[in-house]
Amino acid sequence: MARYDALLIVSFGGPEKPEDVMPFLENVVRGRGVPRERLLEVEAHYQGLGGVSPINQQCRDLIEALRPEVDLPIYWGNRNWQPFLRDTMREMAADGVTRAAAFITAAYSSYSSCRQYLDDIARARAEVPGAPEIVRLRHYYDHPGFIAAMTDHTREALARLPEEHRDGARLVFTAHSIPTSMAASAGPSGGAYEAQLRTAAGLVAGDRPWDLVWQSRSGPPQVPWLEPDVCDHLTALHAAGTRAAVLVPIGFVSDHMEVVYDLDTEAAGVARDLGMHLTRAATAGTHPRFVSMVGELLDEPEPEPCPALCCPAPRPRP
Ligand SMILES: CC1=C(CCC(=O)O)c2cc3nc(cc4[nH]c(cc5[nH]c(cc1n2)c(C)c5CCC(=O)O)c(CCC(=O)O)c4C)C(CCC(=O)O)=C3C
Ligand SMILES: [Fe+2]
Repeated sequence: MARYDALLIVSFGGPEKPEDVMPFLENVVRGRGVPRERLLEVEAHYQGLGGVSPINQQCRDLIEALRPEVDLPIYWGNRNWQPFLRDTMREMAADGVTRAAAFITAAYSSYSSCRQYLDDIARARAEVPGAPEIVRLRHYYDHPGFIAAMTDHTREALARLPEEHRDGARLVFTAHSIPTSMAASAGPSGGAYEAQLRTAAGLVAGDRPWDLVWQSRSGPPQVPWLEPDVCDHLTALHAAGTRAAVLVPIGFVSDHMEVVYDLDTEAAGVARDLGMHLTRAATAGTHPRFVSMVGELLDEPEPEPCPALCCPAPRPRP
């Protein structure tokens, strides 16, 4: 008997029309103490793209790329916007799915990138009578398929720099900043978010010099988050004589809003003002090796669930 009778793609979710932007943002930040001004700023980023986050279409594209690879029905549910996990769970139960493998579109350990997804899956299951059992596929940040996709895309981005700048270009890996307290408690023994990012970046960089920096800081200003910010880092590199860099968003798996706004608009603007040559590597997206990786994960022995105590939730804030 097959171990799984379906594949469930679990993602962040994003709005696809202007009037959905604020309700989506309110879902994301509920209980997190994100200042109103920050929310309005981020709302403007979404409205600037016509109220459409790129992430849902990127999930649809991944699902289409997976169909020839995966011999299972594929379902898709989000944490923060339609299609919501709860509704997908209901659909799976109605279709008679009993045991699905879950692929989460976040590769690293931390509350925000792992535990929060697991909690939301558990909540959705609890709300749906007859919900299938969900087996979460393992973390894949160091899987050869993910690394091959990012290495390929990094090579392409280097090739987009003027030829005379390629050899001296710095690889600047980026990931979503998180509160330092969340970083300290990430994974079974702490520090896993940053450690896993450094492992993945090192595998992609090979012999080239590289840095890991942070982007998309949110939250209340008095709470410390991981630093330096990518824009400050580009400024510092330039001051130290670096004239070209490639941004590699190793912390994400698709070119969603945090990538197209925070890197392609904001960081690219900083580089332009500095007179620095900057290109940005594509995320894994639907790269063939990333897609085949999902098939390989389904064939692996069943993963152990995350230990119950790792990546604890931060205390809710007003
Ligand atoms: C670690 C991490 C990932 C990577 C792992 C993963 O992929 O899950 C990630 C991804 C994403 N974050 C996203 C969007 C947002 N994140 C926010 C806020 C926050 N992110 C956090 C962390 C992360 N976020 C945290 C600690 C907060 C503070 C509030 C809280 O403690 O929860 C906010 C609120 C406004 C603001 O930015 O202040 C928005 C809108 C989108 C969707 C993009 C699209 O629509 O295309 C994606 C994929
Ligand atoms: Fe986020």
